[in-house]
Parts: sequence; C-alpha cells; structure tokens
Amino acid sequence: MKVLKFGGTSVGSVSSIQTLLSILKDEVKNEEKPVVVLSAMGGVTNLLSAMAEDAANGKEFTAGLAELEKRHFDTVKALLDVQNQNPALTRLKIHFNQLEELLQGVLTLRELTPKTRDQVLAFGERCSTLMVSKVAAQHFGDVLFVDAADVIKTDSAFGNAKVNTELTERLVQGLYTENKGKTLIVTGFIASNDAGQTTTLGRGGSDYTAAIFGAALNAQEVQIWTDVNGMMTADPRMVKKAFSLTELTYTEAMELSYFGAKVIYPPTMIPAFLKKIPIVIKNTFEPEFEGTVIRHDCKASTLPIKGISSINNISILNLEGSGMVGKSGFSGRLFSLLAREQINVILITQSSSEHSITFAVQPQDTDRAKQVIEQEFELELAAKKLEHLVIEKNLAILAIVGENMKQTPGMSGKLFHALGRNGVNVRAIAQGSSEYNISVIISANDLSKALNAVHDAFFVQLTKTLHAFCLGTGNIGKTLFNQLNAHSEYLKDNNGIQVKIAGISNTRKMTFNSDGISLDTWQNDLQSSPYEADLQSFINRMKEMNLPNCVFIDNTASPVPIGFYEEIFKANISVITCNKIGNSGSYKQYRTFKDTARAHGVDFFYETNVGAGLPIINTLKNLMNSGDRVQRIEAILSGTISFIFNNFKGDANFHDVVKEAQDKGYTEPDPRDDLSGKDFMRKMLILARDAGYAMEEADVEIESVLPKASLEAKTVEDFYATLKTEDAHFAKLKDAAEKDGKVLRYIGKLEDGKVTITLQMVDENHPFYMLSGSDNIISFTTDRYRERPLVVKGPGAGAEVTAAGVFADLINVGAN
Ligand SMILES: NC(=O)c1ccc[n+]([C@@H]2O[C@H](COP(=O)([O-])OP(=O)(O)OC[C@H]3O[C@@H](n4cnc5c(N)ncnc54)[C@H](O)[C@@H]3O)[C@@H](O)[C@H]2O)c1
Ligand SMILES: N[C@@H](CCO)C(=O)O
Ligand code: NA
Repeated sequence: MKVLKFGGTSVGSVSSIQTLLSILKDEVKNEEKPVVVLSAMGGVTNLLSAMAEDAANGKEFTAGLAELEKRHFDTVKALLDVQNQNPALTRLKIHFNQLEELLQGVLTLRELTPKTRDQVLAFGERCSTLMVSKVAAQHFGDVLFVDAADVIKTDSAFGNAKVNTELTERLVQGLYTENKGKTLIVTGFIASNDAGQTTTLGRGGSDYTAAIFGAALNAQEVQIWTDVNGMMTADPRMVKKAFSLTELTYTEAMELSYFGAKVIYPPTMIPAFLKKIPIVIKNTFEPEFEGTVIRHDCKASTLPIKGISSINNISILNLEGSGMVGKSGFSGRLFSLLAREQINVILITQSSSEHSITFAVQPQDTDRAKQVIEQEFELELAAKKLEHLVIEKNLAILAIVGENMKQTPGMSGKLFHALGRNGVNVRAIAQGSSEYNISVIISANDLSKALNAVHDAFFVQLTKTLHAFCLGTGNIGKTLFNQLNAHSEYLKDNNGIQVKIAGISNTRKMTFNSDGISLDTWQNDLQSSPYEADLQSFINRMKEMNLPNCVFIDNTASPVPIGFYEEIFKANISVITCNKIGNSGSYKQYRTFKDTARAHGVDFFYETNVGAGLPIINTLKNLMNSGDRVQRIEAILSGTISFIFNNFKGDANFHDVVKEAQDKGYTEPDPRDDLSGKDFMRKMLILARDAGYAMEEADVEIESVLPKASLEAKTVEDFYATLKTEDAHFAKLKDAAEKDGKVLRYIGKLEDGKVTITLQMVDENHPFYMLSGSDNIISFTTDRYRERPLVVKGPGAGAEVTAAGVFADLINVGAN
C-alpha cells in the first residue's frame, strides 16, 4: 500500500482538489487501499494562528472567522453535488462554532496557552480533511475520515509533541486492518496525549504524519505531493539552471534540506528512514513529473554531487587565544553554554593548532552568544588567555552535498577553483569525515555568484554561462556580436558554453542586463538606454552585478580602458582585448597586467593584438611555455600596408588604395597609425615582450613609409589630402621596385635583442615575396626550429578574422 500526503497548496483551491482527485482515482482502485494525509488549506494555519494571537491581545477575530468559513463553504459548494452539500456544511459549521467558542475563551481570558493554541490550529487540518473526505466519498465510495488524534499518541509537549511510537503503530495498524477496503483520509499535523487532548507535531507535521503511517503500515512508498518539482540541485530562485533530482539518499536529502531546500523537513522522514521506505516528492501541479525519490540506496549515480545548498544570512564568531591550546573541556564548556542558551550552532571549525575556534550562528543569536560567552569566560578574558570575541555578520554558507564525493578525489579542488576564479573569498571551511558535505562560509554578497559558478563547475552536463561586458561597438565589436549570435547554438551543443552579453558600452551610451542583452536588438537597446557612457560607472556596475564567470572585452582603440585593466583583474574578472595600446605601453604596465591577472587567477588574452585571428600570440606562448627560446622573428604584421603594397600596381594611385584598405576594415580607426608604422611597432613590441625581452618603445627602430607632410597631418582628412599630393613619391617607390622585378615589403625583425621595422624591396627568392591581400606572415627561428623556421601566414586584418580571434579567446576563458 501507499501513503499519499498532500500539502496546503494541493488542497488550497477547487482546482487543486480536483487535481488531487484525479491523482487518487487510480490509487483507490488498488486492492490495498491508500492512506491519504492532508494539510490545512494553504494559508489557513497562519490565519488561525493570527486569530488566536489577536484574541489573546483583546482584538476581534470575527473577520478571520468569516473568511475561514467562506473559503471552506465555497469550496464545498463548488465540489459537492447539491444533495451532498448539506451534511458537509453542517459538520463544518459545527467546527466553526467550536472554534468561535474557543477563541471567545481566549479573548475573555486574554491568554493563549500552548494547549489552546494546538486546539485552535487543529481546526485547519480537521476542516480540510473533512471536506476532502466528503468530496472523495462522492467520487470513490469507500472512504473513511480519520482524525489522527485518535491514533497518533504523544506526550503533552504542545506545539511540538513527541510521538509514542509503539502505541501509535499499534493503533494505526489496528485502524487499517479494521477498515480494509476503505481509503483512509487522515488529518496531518495533529495528534493527542494520554488525556485525549489535541497536540500538534511541530514543523513539517503533516509530512511526519505521513511517515508515521508509512512506517506503521510498512508502506511500499510515501508520496509527498507538493507544489514544486521535487528536490532540486540548488535553490531555483538563485540558480536558474537548477534542475530536479530523480533520486537521492536519505542522508543527502537531510543535508540538502537542512539548508534552504524547503521541500521537506528532514526530521519528519525519520520513521520512513528507519524502515527504509522510499519517499517520493511529487508535484500536484505537474503530475506528469516523475518525482524525486528519497531512498536508502541509490543506483550508481553519475552526478558527482547531488546539490548545492545555502543559508543566505549567518554570522560567525571567532574565539582565539593561547588559553585553548591543549586544554580539554574548553570546547565542551563553550558549546554546552550555547546549547543551554538554546543558541543553534550551524557550523564549527577549529584548526589543529587549537589556537582558534570559529562557529556560525543565526544573526538574531549573535549578540546573545557574544554576551553569554563573555560572561562565561570572564576570567580567561581578563587573564588574556582569550582574546576578545570577533564577530562577522552578513555571511552565507554554501555547501556541496553528495555521497559520491566519498569516492571521488578532486571535489574540494573543483569547489575552491570555482570560488577562487570568481574572486569569492572563503572565510571558513568545514567538512565532516563522512564526506557528504563540504561547507564554506563566504560573504553574503557573493552567494548568488558563488552558487551559480559552483553549479556550473559541477554539473558539466549543463552549459557553462559566461557573462561578458563589452566595450566598443565599432567594426570589431559589431562583428563579434554577429558571430556570437549566429554561433550560439553550436557553442552550447559542442562546447557546453553559453555567452551572455551582460553589458555594452561605446563612447555614447551603455546598457546592462544580467540575463543577457539580446544580440538581435542590442543596437536599439543601447540607443534607448538611459545611461550615458561613463567608463568608471560601467566598471563599477560590472563589479556590483557580481556575476559568475565574468569577462571584460575591450574592442576599442582607445587608451582610456587600459587604465582600468588592473582594477578589473583585481575584481577577479578576466580581460580579453584586441586593443594593442595596453600591452605596448610601458613594459612595467605590460608586466603589471600579466602579474595581476595571474595573482587573481583570471585570464588575460590578447591573441588579436598581433596578426588578428592568426594564431601568433598563442603559438609563441606555447613555444615559451615548453622551454623553447626565440632566436629571431621576421614578420610582416601590418595587414593594411600588406594590402596597399599588394594592390598598388599599374595605374593605381596610392591615395585610393589606402582608402580601399580603410573601407575593407583593415586599417586602424586612424589609418595614420598603420602607415606611420606605429601599429606595426606595437605588435613587434608585444611579440618581443612575450618572447622574454623587457623592451620599450624607444628600443624599436622604425623606418616610416610616409613622407614628412603626411606624418604631420593634423586630421585624418588632412592626411588623405597629403597623400594625394604625395602621389609622385609613392609612384617612384613602386616603379623602382617593379623595374627590378621586386615588390615592396614592410618587414619587422627581432634579433639579438633589437627590433627594426624597415621598408624593403624583395625579389622572388625572398620568402615574403609571395603574399596577397592583407596577408601577414611571421617566421619564428628558435632553438628547436633552428634549421627551418616555424611560419604562420594568412589574412592578418579585417573585422571577421579579428572578431573570430576575440571569440576564440572567449572560448578559452570559458574552458578554464
Ligand atoms: N581592424 C582589424 O583588422 C583589427 C585587427 C586586430 C585588432 N584590431 C583592434 O580592434 C580595435 C577596434 O577596432 P575597430 O576597427 O573596431 O574600431 P572602431 O573605431 O570601429 O570602434 C571602436 C569602438 O570603441 C568605442 N570606444 C572608443 N573609446 C571608448 C571608451 N573610452 N569607452 C567606450 N567605448 C569606446 C567607440 O565608440 C567604437 O564603438 C582596435 O584597438 C584595433 O587595433 C583591429
Ligand atoms: N590595422 C591593423 C589591423 C590588425 O591588427 C593592420 O592593418 O594590421
Ligand atoms: Na593573432
């Protein structure tokens, strides 16, 4: 047989009672009839409690009573055929009259004893059960209303009575045997003492009633019908990706529901647990959900952990001092004291040096705990054997839970990696030797970020979400958004990565959305955003949003963002940049970026600083990391100049070719940066630094392609105007090369710790002769690639290839 328990929302309305009936329909056909345990209609227990309080305080309660009556009467009228209504309404009316009398007594005496309170509260279950039993009888015939006070016997601790298990089991078994063939519909939560006075079973009382019946009758299972899809991997209000568990063990359920997961209250499971009876959590409002089974043994589960639980507001107290070292009985005194004061200790940690002891309590207990401890240890404090108690508030506990942790090394590593990478500081740690639970104490501000990051880290079957904040919506920024938009499905399916753009700014506006800005409408969103662009506030907002797996992407050509990189790393946020200004500034700055990112466990990726999407920076990094040494680098790294020399042929004039390069998106926003050699210089400097040379800009020798007038032009327009007048200069260069069957090439070289960039005319024997379009080429001569250099070649400029490089960097951040 089965026991089915329905909670307050499941009996809370006409439609939910109809659903309940359709759930029961098949169950009542079984040979062994089910036992159905019911809570009060949703909200009724609170209302009863408030009415009782009001009466005790001399306030009227009639409005509450009328509301109660109406709710039950309306439900009866909606669910029972007319001829069946009267008997039910009469019975209910008798209850309400008794309730009124009782409350009247409370009002007269201005006193509410725990005993009376239990009597008042019991009306909730009695009325709902009476009502549903009448409705069930109309549908299924053989139904018996059972007042659990007749069979569940307790002591007289009103409000939280202790069950006399042996007697109760006998009575329950007797009742079931006597009424074989009938479906029992039982009041949850209530019981009675030896004298027959009504008692209640405390928090989660109706679940407890179900477990007691299940255990007494050796049920095949106990079903708890509630309004959510079972136990989930984390609090779904904080972790959107939380999902329902199909099964977990009693121990796991205890650990998970201890923190947060309010689906069931663990102590209520004990009767079922002792008899190894499975408990199935089902959803009345989604009956097709198969449910979460809590059982003694789980089939080999593939999940490394079952869930992450949390308490979002706790305080910790830290007691420190030489007086504790090697002293037995100290913690005994401390914790007996707290127990005596009924201060619940949530978590305890002590280092093996015994010099300090840290424990967590509810915030409302904090001050009293401090006070009683200072009294108790007055002498030790005076003698300086103990330091003054340090209290920290606004903290939270996050705990990963699962029996599988026992056999799996690396679980705590994974937890701390996820926390560390997201800049979540861990204040205290506790793990029992049972290894079911690893708990950490963190700042309450970080809880949401931490829960999501840890959830992503452990449940790898789900996609990991990156939150990107993007600066710059020009050529590259725009193209990146298009690529991300087109590629998001593939990314989810193949890399398990989801990218949400949580913030965008250009020089005019900025906009934010922690759920991800739509990549279809971002332009409108940005334009209509109320926020004027302001980089410091953009960064502040990014930090305040405190999102997990956060990345900052600089797609500007501006020096301004550079000044913020360090601050961003310090907030444990990775940086991806195609902006070369940062890495080609002072060597000190370049070093600071690298060191700060590393110290904070985040990434600093800039593949597109050299050769756009071509794998140049990563290739060099791999060479260096594997212990190779760069002897020489020779390269063409200006896509713009490459394009110009490859297309400045025959009748073409120089000015038009430059314009074409700009139109094709190869040039810097200001093309003078390309033609002056500055952009190339930056790339060579970055390569040299990545190759291990602590070089500065002054160490690079540049031969400019431009005549003086062009170099000194004030604006881009002026610059183009000078190019027109300098046509003869460029034509001369071109003709000189063509005459000898050569081509013009702008070549950078790093050798013997020196960097030069020169304009050369090369013939067909030169390896750089054969280039087309905006091609870059780079050859690394290293200790290992000594005889024949390692060469990378391909288009080294353009929005598509550059955005693709930024995209690849983003995926690499996601992989870490
Ligand atoms: N074009 C290429 O082939 C290529 C290749 C590699 C790297 N890059 C680099 O890409 C970067 C962007 O180039 P682009 O062609 O897209 O430039 P762009 O001029 O088209 O776009 C720059 C964007 O940055 C924004 N911006 C500038 N300063 C800002 C600030 N302080 N705060 C917020 N937003 C700001 C502008 O509003 C604009 O949206 C440059 O650093 C360039 O060197 C370009
Ligand atoms: N303006 C750059 C873009 C690539 O960094 C070039 O022409 O090479
Ligand atoms: Na590159």
